[in-house]
Amino acid sequence: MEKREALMIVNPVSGTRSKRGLEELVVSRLAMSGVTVRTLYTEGSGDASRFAEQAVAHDYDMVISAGGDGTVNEIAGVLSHTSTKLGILPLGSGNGFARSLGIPQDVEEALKVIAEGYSLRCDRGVVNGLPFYCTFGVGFDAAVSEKFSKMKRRGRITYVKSVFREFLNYQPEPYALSIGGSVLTEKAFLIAVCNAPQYGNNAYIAPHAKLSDGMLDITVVHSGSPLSTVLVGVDLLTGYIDRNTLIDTFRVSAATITRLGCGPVHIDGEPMTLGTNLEISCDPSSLSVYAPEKEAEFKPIVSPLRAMIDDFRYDVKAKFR
Ligand SMILES: Nc1ncnc2c1ncn2[C@@H]1O[C@H](COP(=O)(O)OP(=O)(O)OP(=O)(O)O)[C@@H](O)[C@H]1O
Repeated sequence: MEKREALMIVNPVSGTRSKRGLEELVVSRLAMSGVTVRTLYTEGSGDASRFAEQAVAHDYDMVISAGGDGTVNEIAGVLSHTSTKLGILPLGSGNGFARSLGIPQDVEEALKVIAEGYSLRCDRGVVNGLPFYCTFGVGFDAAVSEKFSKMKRRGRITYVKSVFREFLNYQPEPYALSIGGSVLTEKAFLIAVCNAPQYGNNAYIAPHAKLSDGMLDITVVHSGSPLSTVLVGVDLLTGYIDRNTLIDTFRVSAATITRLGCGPVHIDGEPMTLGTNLEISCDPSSLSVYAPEKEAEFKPIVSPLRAMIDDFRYDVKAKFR
């Protein structure tokens, strides 16, 4: 059996599932596959990247992210272009990156993926020098991330509450999107630049995006009436968003978004402020991540429904553990 050394980085506040007994479970399950695990707990923003830097410096074989997309982003940002692989235990609120890789939301099943040892080389997006692995966006989704980050609780229900609250007051803004010499100037509800097909929580903003195709999928949701925008929300959940008439989609290796001034963006769901010009590019095959070997084909309605049923099953199992 090949011996592997892992550092597990736990974000104690991510998501809503209890992390009680996690360290013992991970240590015992992975020991059976020859993996020794050391665990560190984050105390705030930046800790996950610092811990991951230590793991790379000490030649760990893998770093396991036990948290959500924000934690994955910090760790993956350090592991990219190194030989240290990423393992994911999806313990966040949305878990968009893990879901997009087909990693089960159940911790014990996600551990099996790491134990099996198959890894995929994934792309990442880069905006003004900052990496994103799932989605980057301006407009409504950035405003929701900002609101969500200020909520006391995390989790799916809190996220839905943030979406509704923001929707009531949100005013679309103008953007110029430049792709290879063509410019689209629009008042847009949002522009999402997607390495992964979903934001998390089975919300498919670019259902045909692939993590390892060397390209980014851009979804522009144009400014429309409240009803037509709500219908985009419905299509986001059924997997049919690319057929909605309020949408334009582009598959690109690079693009620029220009807006009126600096302002909010989100990177993998984490809110931040960036400048007027947003230079975006794809950094292909930059990260090795443990994933199921067989990639599930996406089917509108069927895949979202299956994922919802799985979520329910795992939530019930987690409650009674
Ligand atoms: N001990 C801590 N106390 C408070 N905040 C923390 C702590 N450790 C990390 N954080 C912050 O928690 C935030 C949320 O992390 P993360 O994205 O992993 O979870 P999530 O938002 O619940 O899940 P998702 O991104 O999948 O929706 C990040 O901004 C991170 O910097």
